[in-house]
Amino acid sequence: RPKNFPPGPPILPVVGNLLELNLENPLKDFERLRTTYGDVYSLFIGRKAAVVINGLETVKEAIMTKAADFAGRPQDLLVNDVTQRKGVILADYGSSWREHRRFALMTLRNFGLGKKSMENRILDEIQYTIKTLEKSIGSTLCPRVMFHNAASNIICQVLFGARYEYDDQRIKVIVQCFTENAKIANGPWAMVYDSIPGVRHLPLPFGKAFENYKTCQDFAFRLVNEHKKTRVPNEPRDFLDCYLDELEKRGDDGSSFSEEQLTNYILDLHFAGTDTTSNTLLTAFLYLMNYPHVQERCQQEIDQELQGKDQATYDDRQNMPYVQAVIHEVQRVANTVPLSVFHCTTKDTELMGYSIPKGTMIIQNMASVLREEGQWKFPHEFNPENFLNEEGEFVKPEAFMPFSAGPRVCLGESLARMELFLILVTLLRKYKFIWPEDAGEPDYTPVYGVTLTPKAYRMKVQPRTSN
Ligand code: HEM
Repeated sequence: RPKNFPPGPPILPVVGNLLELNLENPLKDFERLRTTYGDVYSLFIGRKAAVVINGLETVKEAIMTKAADFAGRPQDLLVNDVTQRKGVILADYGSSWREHRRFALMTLRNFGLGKKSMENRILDEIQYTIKTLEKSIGSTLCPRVMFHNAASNIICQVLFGARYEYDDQRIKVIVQCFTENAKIANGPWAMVYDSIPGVRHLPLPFGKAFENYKTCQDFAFRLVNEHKKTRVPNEPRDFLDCYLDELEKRGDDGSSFSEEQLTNYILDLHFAGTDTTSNTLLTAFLYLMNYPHVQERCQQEIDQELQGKDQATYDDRQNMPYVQAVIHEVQRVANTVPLSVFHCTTKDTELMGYSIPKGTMIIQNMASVLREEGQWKFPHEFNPENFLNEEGEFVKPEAFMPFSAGPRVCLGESLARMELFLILVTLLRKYKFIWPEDAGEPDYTPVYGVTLTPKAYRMKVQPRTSN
């Protein structure tokens, strides 16, 4: 370890500290190592140094106070090779990332204010979810595909103005490829790929990630070509048209905008906007069915607030403190992106008194903040009281950061929050969700990956009589 580098377990040749970690799911190991070495410790993934950061104070110092020092992304991992170093999520801190991020934020905002608001797009999609639920009344349903498709359709509409039926083969394949890649990307074979460059050309299971990505790229490529044929310049129908307009405007000014970037960019946004939102929804229903009193209290508040209204609007959240508390509590326990996206130091810097050289990979242990003792009234249980004060008003503790924070904070946070609110409120208003009698004890332990996914479960849906 370099001088004054954060402490960590003894380093072995070739494998570094890989043997310290259960590569199928290292989250418990990260917690164990924190108890031994403190809030800032180091691990060697093969020969590559990584610093794991834990707890609100440390995370704030890194990604907020010293934001620019910690806002890079590693460039030599499996995921970088798979995505060919294009797009925004994995782009290093620099002009291409900055330009693309700014463009996405602006475009998403404009579409939110455009002819058909983001809110209406979401509400329209919910009607299809309702259709699916209606079909399963009287029996049980596994909601995974339904929520994945709903989240996927919302972002597809924004990106390229299309939605797909829930059994459409094309989108099924894309969602499947991404779901699989989200598991491969920080699974054991990715660790092998990242730590032992010599194996990268061998036909090993990480090859599947490249195949999956290629399938998605072909799909995105076709969409770009279709748009190029049918677009009217300066009359954008969606995100893709906006990008093509921008590309034309920039011409050959040497900017980072290109068609190749565009293909990977829409895949980035589709992936980031699908697996995250849908897994959060799956977690929500898992808990709501098993905490029926929480579900009922949400329904009471919804009934009262929406009396006489056809449908919910995002503004209604201001008068629904309990529902807000439940959604936030779901996000806290769901810990949907458990290691955030890996950061990287952009220069030699310091953290909590330790020296961290430029180019060090930074792993944010999100659970160490979302469940940190001292930050929450009930850190280790599902309890909406974590977000309510004595007066029953909604409050958001500083340690609530499932979207991370600082310059790399989730770019889709507003969209995700709107989706979670409108979907949950609309469905809870209409139906009672019941854990089937024969389903046994619920298993709350999620399946590990870039995103955490609740284990598959079934739900029983009953129309509510009061509505
Ligand atoms: C519940 C839903 C979501 C959660 C929990 C979530 C969480 C996160 C987290 C933890 C990061 C990493 C931030 C960092 O590196 O510090 C991130 C990045 C990102 N998210 Fe989300 N996200 C969600 C939904 C979405 C949606 C709907 C979109 C679609 C527009 C989106 C787009 C992105 C993008 C593009 C980035 C990369 C930002 C950058 O590197 O500058 N996310 N998200």
